[in-house]
Amino acid sequence: MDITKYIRCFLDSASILYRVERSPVLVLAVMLLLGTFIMPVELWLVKTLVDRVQAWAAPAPIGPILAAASWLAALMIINNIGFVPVPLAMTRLSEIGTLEEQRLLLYKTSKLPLTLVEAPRMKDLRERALQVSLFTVYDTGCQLLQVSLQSAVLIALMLAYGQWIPVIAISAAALLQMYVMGKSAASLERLSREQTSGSRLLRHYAALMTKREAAKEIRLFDIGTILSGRWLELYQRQSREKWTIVRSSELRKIGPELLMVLVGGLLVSLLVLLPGASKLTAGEFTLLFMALTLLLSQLKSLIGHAASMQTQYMRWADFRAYMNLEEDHRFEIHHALEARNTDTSGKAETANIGTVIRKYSDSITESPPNETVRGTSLEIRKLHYRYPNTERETLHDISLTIPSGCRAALVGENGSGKSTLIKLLTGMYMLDRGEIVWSGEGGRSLKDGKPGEGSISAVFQDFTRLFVTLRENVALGNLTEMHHDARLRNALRSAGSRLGDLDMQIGSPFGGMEPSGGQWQQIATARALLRDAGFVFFDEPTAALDPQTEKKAFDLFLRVTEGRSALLVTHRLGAAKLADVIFVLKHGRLVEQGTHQELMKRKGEYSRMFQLQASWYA
Ligand SMILES: Nc1ncnc2c1ncn2[C@@H]1O[C@H](COP(=O)(O)OP(=O)(O)OP(=O)(O)O)[C@@H](O)[C@H]1O
Repeated sequence: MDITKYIRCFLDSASILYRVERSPVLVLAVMLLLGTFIMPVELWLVKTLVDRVQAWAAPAPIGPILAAASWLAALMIINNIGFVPVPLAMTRLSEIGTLEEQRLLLYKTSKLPLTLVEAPRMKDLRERALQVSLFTVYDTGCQLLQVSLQSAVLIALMLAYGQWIPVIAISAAALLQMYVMGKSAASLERLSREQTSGSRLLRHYAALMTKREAAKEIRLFDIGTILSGRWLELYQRQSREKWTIVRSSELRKIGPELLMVLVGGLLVSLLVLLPGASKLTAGEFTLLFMALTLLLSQLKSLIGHAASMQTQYMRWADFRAYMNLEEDHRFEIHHALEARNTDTSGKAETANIGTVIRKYSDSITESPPNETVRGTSLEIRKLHYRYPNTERETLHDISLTIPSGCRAALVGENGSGKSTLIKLLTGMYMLDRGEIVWSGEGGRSLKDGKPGEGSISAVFQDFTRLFVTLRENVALGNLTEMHHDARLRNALRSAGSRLGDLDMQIGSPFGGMEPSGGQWQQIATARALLRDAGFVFFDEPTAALDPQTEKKAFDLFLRVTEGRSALLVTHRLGAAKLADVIFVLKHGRLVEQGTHQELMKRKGEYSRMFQLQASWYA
């Protein structure tokens, strides 16, 4: 058994908790150590008391007996009420531990490359990392330390009286039991690791049956029965697997447990026959008897804590593995999330989106004036990309240029690779091969070929629906504008939205106003427009808009992107027609590029798609 790894895991969790809040960590450690040394003092007082009672005969003074009894009583009182701070410290540690481990994991996830976040293997690892409990690791480590010290004191005491036979017998039985229990704990935790993706699937089925997104189709197509059947089947399979492991490990434990009970029972009943026992005083005999019975119960608890430490260590290892994943430093989520917020009483507080937004924006007293937007140009050279879990490349050998101030459109059939290309261009994914070169006005390179901070903005088709106020929803695009109502309203108007009450709560799940699909899209567009970026991506930003609003949105697209470069991904070729240049993707290849007129003349893919769409309106 590699004890150093448990010690490392204990010290790591202690240092994280200590960093968050010192006092409960210290209180628990000090109290547990104090508790360790109360026990031998108690034993010594019992021995003294018994010896004094046995030696007493009238008319000798009773004072020494009363003194020993009083000390013993005082110790019992201390033992019972002196440790009140322990449960308080434990409650606090459990609270801050949960907050801190979740905060660390959330923040870490926000910094990982999107491909890692999306990979099923990483989802499993994150799930397991979420099972770690910093408090349990620390508490189990402290308890383990306490019972180990107490057992060592008891063993030393017994050895001092020459009782090496019971010490060797009990220790051997305990080590055997500890080994078997450790193995059982490890195999149960291994099963839990193996079942992680199944457990995710179980939660997915449960979420499908309870979340509103799927509610309509579940009712209409009556798929609730199928889903609940699958859920039940998977649940039962996992239970059966667990049952098999639990049963075999419980059976494995019977032998060593029986041995421990037999050895313990035999030693307790035969203590009088052990070498030197006949020469003991009554007090010494009581001391030894108590030490032996206490040692038996301490070893039992030591074995339990060691098994629990094994489980905690495995969860900790997953937590560490997740925390050690390589981050994508190109896109730092703003630093407010990193800083642990501290409330007025100095206690740790989780950084929820609302408080982060408020604290960050409150710290900005003066907003910088709106700088004139400068065009950004983009050049893609021989770009290739393949998703990690697929055989074929999704994008092959793409080369194109969008000069400064150019409004381009990207069109293509479903699955041709448009969204993948946008994710690569916005830095969400890393390219396999090729180059993306961003340049500022005058050809100045913006940040080693990566988009500079704030130089790009985007409206995605799967934009985020944030259940915060309208103001916060829009200002997330540029937090320095949080208190500039005119600019926020302007961004909303530019996006075609008529919503104007900036402080209204958005989202019916939290009692707020529920925007329609199109209204959500307008809010997301306003968010993107608020950032004065030189390059704006529009990934199907009008899919949820009615024809009239859509037409307005495209007019707006033209107006708000004036002077900027933009790339519009769309299936509406009537809108693509307005772009300065159109790029056509097919099966991950760039098959055509040019203006609408040029492409129509070519009578290729674009012209075929355009005529097909136009025929609907003919
Ligand atoms: N996370 C992923 N893992 C593996 N393959 C993916 C992933 N996301 C997309 N793909 C695949 O990549 C290809 C291109 O998908 P993409 O979403 O880029 O197409 P698109 O042109 O945006 O389609 P649409 O017009 O339907 O939105 C598709 O074959 C799709 O199945």
